Amino acid sequence: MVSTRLVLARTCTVFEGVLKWAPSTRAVLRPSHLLLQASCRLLSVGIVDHAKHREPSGKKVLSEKKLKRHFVDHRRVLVRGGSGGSGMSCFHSEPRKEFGGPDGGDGGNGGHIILRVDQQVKSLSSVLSQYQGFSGEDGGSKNCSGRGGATLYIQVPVGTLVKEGDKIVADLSNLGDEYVAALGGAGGKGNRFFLANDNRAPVTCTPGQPGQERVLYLELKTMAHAGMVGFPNAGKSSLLRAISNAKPAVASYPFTTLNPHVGIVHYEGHQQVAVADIPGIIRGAHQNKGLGLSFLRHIERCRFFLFVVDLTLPEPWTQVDDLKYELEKFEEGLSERSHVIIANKIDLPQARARLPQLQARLGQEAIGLSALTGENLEQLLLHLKELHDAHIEAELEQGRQPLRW
Ligand SMILES: Nc1nc2c(ncn2[C@@H]2O[C@H](COP(=O)(O)OP(=O)(O)OP(=O)(O)O)[C@@H](O)[C@H]2O)c(=O)[nH]1
Ligand SMILES: [Mg+2]
Repeated sequence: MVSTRLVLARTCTVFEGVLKWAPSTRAVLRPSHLLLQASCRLLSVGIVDHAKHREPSGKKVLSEKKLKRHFVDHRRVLVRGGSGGSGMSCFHSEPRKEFGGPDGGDGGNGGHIILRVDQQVKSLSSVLSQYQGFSGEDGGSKNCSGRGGATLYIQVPVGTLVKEGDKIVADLSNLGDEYVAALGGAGGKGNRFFLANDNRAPVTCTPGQPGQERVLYLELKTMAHAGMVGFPNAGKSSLLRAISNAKPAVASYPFTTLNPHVGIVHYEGHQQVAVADIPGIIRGAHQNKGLGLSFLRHIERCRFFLFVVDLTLPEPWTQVDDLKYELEKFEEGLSERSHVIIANKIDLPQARARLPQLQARLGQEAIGLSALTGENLEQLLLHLKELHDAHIEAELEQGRQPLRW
């Protein structure tokens, strides 16, 4: 594990639906002590650069109600498939062949509405509240059938869950996944269709069927290997900036982060670990306080967690207990998932002094680091790799395909 060569390279950032690619910054960690030290210096320099940021000035603290409005991770969508075109009723007629028989064509079928996963789409903000499918054309004379309505595709991000009422009807968790949200109506029949031995001149034709109508609830669950869980202001976004090229906003007011951001940490052998910066949790989040359930939904799909603790606050171990409590209340067993505890802000003297106390209270190791100065980030990156490798092994053992970025 120590021989891990660590490369921080390009990063995919999810920020308000925009996918950004940044140029690479490289840092190398080698097995020998000397090399490790040299590399760490290199890494730290890169990290400090990343950690530097300007706090957005003059930004107002948003009310809880407004916060939830900004957070687009679920949508109610009314979908109506296209209606079928009507059948035609008419008779063939030409000089010297006055009663040529019925020749009314069938109407075209209405177009379906399909939800399709698109890698470029990163939030549900582009999904509208209503969709109407394309209608089929009416049938024509001379046995001409109407043209069918085109299929309407709604692009959704990876990790979209589709619900109808309380029932989950589709889980679009892979690229290229599709789900037929609404079927188009069948086209009507023209009078030619009703031609029979006992009825040589039918005038009957049928109208097209209306398309299927459904109300669907789309929910986006961020998919990443590691999810950063912590109270507001713990330094989650600063940490993501430091270990990847993602650029989530950092500021000293709570709930700076309103949308999940995913940063990629690149390791040797093209291994990539996706780390999600998730909006801050507060006590009572499982009862929908703060960003509440909308944020907890994102945590659910992360394979392991990084609990980020703010060491400047007194009794920091209570943060870990509270975070685990909220996760457990949201979904049983969630707090038991593999995790590491990160004690942030050790660049501040009073925070550094609390680290041994925290470790003693927790009875497990906590990685003391500073997202701001880049101190001890290497230890976190090595732990991250260990968790990722363990996850891949466990998935392969169970015959499942591990999550790839
Ligand atoms: N001294 C010090 N300050 C830090 C460190 N990490 C973050 N901060 C500061 O803590 C404040 C909050 O940082 P963020 O990264 O925005 O915290 P967050 O956890 O993402 O907050 P939310 O998005 O609101 O949940 C900012 O003013 C940062 O500059 C650190 O290691 N040392
Ligand atoms: Mg943040």
